[in-house]
Amino acid sequence: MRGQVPQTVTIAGSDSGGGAGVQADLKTFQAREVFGTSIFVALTAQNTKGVQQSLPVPRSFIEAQFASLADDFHIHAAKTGMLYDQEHVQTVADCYQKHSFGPLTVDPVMIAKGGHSLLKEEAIQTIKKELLPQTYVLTPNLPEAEVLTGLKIKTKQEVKKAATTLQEMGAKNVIIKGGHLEGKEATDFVLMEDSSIFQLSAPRIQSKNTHGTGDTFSSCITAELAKKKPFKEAVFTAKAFIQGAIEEQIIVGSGHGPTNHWAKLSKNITVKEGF
Ligand SMILES: Nc1ncnc2c1ncn2[C@@H]1O[C@H](COP(=O)(O)OP(=O)(O)OP(=O)(O)O)[C@@H](O)[C@H]1O
Ligand SMILES: Cc1ncc(CO)c(N)n1
Repeated sequence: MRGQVPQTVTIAGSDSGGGAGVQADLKTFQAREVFGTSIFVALTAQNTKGVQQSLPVPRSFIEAQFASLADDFHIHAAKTGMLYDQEHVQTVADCYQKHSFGPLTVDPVMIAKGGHSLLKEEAIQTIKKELLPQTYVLTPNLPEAEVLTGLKIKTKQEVKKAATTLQEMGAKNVIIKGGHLEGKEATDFVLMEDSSIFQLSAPRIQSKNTHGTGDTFSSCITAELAKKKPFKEAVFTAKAFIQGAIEEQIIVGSGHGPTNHWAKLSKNITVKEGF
């Protein structure tokens, strides 16, 4: 018998295509051997070609899902993904304050890779005001970090400035993901609670199957935090997990396919202190 296992929750949107959103998060939780639960905030009709439609879940039903989980589970860590609009962000922020679900990873999902909006613009203020002060780890990609800070980010100095600004806005730890940068390596920039900084890099893989990379990375951090792994180790494991999931490609669908959640942790990760 295995007995008690670490429990997690993803508070996000459904991807009917199974490669991103709640589905990617649950597959990651399973692969990392934590028990995954979910709170649906929105639904998308989506496949590897793009998002065809999206629909919000009624806010009272989000509250009901929070209440059901709080009544029965011991959730050790949580993450957010697609939050749809201002009112849904507010509902999630209020519910999170009310229930104790452990350290919160916020992936401030805004636009799907195909260009479809997953968050209404007016919701950004509410994320800043209501969610960032409750955030243990914030994982924006570069364009999301620019929107949240209002800063242009091109140089490493600017990445550092943006990360510090996001920390001042309330997020304890900040990871600015460099998947959208050019170059031979995919590098992520990490600013920790104690102000120390480091970079994690891996060889950039030429692949069109990168649907859900952000969700998979942030849900892996959440899984490791649920196991009480130290923050730095959790981020390292997440980088090795997403790199493996891109390296060991699977073919699903005809567009931007999903990553491989069965893959082994990649060994091709390098850490560098400072930016
Ligand atoms: N082609 C690639 N090769 C290697 N690593 C990659 C590649 N693309 C992204 N990554 C890594 O995947 C992780 C997620 O980063 P990315 O910038 O893609 O997030 P995102 O834009 O939020 O993803 P999503 O489109 O799923 O929202 C990061 O660790 C990033 O460095
Ligand atoms: C539901 C959902 N959440 C997040 C993303 C971003 O990867 C997506 N494409 N769909």
